[in-house]
Amino acid sequence: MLIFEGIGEINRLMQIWNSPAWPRFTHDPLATEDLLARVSARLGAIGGLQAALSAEERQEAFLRAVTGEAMASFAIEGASLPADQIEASVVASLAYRGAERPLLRRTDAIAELMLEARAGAAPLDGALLLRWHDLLFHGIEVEDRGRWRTFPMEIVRGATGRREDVLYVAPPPIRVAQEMTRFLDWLAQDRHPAPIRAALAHLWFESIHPFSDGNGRIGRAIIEHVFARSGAGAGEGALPFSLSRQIEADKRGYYAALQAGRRIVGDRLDATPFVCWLLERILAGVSLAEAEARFLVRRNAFFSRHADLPVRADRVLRRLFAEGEERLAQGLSAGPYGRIAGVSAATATRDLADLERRGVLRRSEAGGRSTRYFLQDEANPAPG
Ligand SMILES: Nc1ncnc2c1ncn2[C@@H]1O[C@H](COP(=O)(O)OP(=O)(O)OP(=O)(O)O)[C@@H](O)[C@H]1O
Repeated sequence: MLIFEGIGEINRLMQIWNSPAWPRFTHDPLATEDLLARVSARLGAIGGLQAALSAEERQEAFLRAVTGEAMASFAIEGASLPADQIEASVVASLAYRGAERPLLRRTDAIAELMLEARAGAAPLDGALLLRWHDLLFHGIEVEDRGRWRTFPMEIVRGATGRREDVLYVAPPPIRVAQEMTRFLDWLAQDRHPAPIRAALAHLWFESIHPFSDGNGRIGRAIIEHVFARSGAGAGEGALPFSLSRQIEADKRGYYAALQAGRRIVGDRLDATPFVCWLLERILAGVSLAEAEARFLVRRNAFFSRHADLPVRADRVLRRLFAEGEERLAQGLSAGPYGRIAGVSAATATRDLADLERRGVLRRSEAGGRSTRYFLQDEANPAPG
């Protein structure tokens, strides 16, 4: 008897769509309000920071976010995309926005999907999701490509597929279309703040698991789409960073939160653990995006203050900024300066001393051949 009760309980948890609570995904506003307020404030503030960037820099940040998103979303699934190809595809896709063009490579199709999700031009509907699935598997053999799955689906832990490793049983194929209609109807009329809506939508979508494959990647594109449509105009609310990169950084937490976010409490499903987990990841992403935007603002301030730098020094310092904040913090000695500029060590040493005289660089305490110079600006002012 006990054994039967145990199995019944397990089935109840794994087949929540058979419970009267399905699909009432809810969250506890009291438990999430503080996190939500922080997310909303930080997302608002980063808009201000980005306004200080040039159009070119905003485009650069956008490209980095889209390319990073594509790569990280695939990395979560243990697959990898060639960075240079995906970036080239995103650039080409941006250039041809709105125009009909043949998708030659798989990365072109993936770039198209990512940009559509971030543009948020049209509301999410079944046709759009089926198209995304088709794009995701462009040129790849996969069952039920571009349509809802026609076979049962279980989510298992690891690859063994042993009975005790089944974590979740998705609704049977015959129910998928109607479940998706109900989900999309809810999404169209839901009025929660975007971060909550995105979390509930992702969890709900993953719980239907409507595709043969690619449910994780398309579910993450749905998050992007929810944010993209949350601003004043289409695309304006798009996340200024790659959320998948943040999810990838805590993959175990992601799977655990998906699993924990489906507890049946009375007549509803308590998604609070998943909502909190996703809000935390968004906060981590915003921090990274803020640091990036601040760094670009710092670069602009530096080069406009030193608009009269000698051409060679200007080239070397721009290259140093391009390599990022960490590299910049390591400073510069005559060796690397000479290599970047293509000049002798003696010339490099002279150039560096000249930059110190101009107040552009500051010399470290150590002397001799290893003398290092550091940028002198607001972020790294002279001591005293
Ligand atoms: N316990 C769970 N309950 C619901 N969804 C889950 C659970 N664990 C993982 N998932 C979701 O299922 C996705 C995997 O489904 P699917 O294989 O169809 O997607 P995918 O994009 O091809 O990713 P991958 O192939 O490895 O996971 C995960 O990325 C995650 O979003």
